[in-house]
Amino acid sequence: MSAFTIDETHDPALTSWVESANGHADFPIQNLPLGIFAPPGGSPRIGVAIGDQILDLGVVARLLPDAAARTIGGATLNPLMALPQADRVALRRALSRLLTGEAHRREVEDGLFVAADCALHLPAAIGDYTDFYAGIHHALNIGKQFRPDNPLLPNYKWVPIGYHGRASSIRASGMPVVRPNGQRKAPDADVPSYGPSRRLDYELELGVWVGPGNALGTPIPIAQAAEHIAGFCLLNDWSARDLQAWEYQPLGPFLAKNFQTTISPWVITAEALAPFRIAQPPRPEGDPAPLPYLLDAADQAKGALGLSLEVSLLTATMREAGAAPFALSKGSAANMYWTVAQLVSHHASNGCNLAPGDLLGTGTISTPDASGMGSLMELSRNGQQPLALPNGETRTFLEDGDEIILSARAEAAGAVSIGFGDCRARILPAPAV
Ligand SMILES: O=C(O)/C=C/C(=O)CC(=O)CC(=O)O
Ligand SMILES: [Ca+2]
Ligand SMILES: [Mg+2]
Repeated sequence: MSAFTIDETHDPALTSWVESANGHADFPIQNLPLGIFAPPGGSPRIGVAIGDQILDLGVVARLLPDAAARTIGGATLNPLMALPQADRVALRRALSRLLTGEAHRREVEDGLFVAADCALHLPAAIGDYTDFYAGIHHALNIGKQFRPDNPLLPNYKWVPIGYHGRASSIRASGMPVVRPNGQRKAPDADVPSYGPSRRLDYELELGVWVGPGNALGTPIPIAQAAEHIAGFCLLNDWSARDLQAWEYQPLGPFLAKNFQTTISPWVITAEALAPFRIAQPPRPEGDPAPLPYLLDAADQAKGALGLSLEVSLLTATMREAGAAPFALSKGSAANMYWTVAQLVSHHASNGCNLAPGDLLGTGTISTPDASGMGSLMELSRNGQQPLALPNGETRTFLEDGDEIILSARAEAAGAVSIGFGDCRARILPAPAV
């Protein structure tokens, strides 16, 4: 089957008997994101967000298609992500019917919990995490600062660049981030010292949840890559720029980025995003065409994501004053040089096996101008131009008590807009050294 089909579950006229879903900014009936939640006093389990409620799938297992029902007994989405796409689509259709039709309403109501009372957990046991570099404007903006003579390395337009990240330190939205200690060497210092990062930054990225995946030694052809994408989340790749600048050559990011990564806990399924797919923006004149193993007409035609992305900052002073978070940037997921299918297919192109519940980061998504730059290193020009905040504070990099909030919204003519939910975390002071 084709990877992204618009069907009756996307009908803008659909409403749910869960009243809060109708007109809900993030979780109307057209979204149906999956996640792991714990109700008050209960253990973690699989749920679907609907308006301001969460439906416990275990309670309605009897009413779900067999293949999906067999995967929902545990406390991770890995078995569900492993299902063939057709089974994931069948689950979506069943959930849509249960939450719109009256037939089983009493039984379904028994499985509803008030989301605000529940804890949200990581949606999967993440076996591996890889972070790409597909935001070309970020690569240029940041490359100019790390390598003024050579901002965009010659491989960039041929090969989707990435590095293997660390799965163990990925946390769900809300978990605070402790400022890392590490080796920093100021440009004018003779030797490095160990202490709190002075250039703590965030990175605005999308996370991609791997579906069925591939056996070791067996690549994923580009035309099949979409079937291996279970869904999406927001991802903040916290980055200690001073540690990074000192450690990153020759093997790439290490301790500057693996102290913690924050993701939004709801899996926005690939199916939910079907109405929001747009053509991959054409490459600038003179850029090489992707090599054949990365080129698929259908992927070029529907490979980009029509998502608007926003980063906001809430400082401790703003929080104490009851002020609203300040929008640092507004960008778009269409600013990716490579499609997500290309990232998946490239990752497996040497036979490397991807497994259900693995997580890929797209890389930081930025704009050429300051309106949508996805990191403070870009916005503050490497700390040279402090940002003025509306309450009179300034920032170059993050201070203790600062909270970063990422958000994403899918919008398209004729479709009900859906959101990704929260991806936020606050910075705590570094441990004493
Ligand atoms: O250009 C570099 O040397 C490093 C850039 C990064 O910060 C790596 C990274 O995490 C990739 C990304 O988010 O786009
Ligand atoms: Ca990154
Ligand atoms: Mg990270």
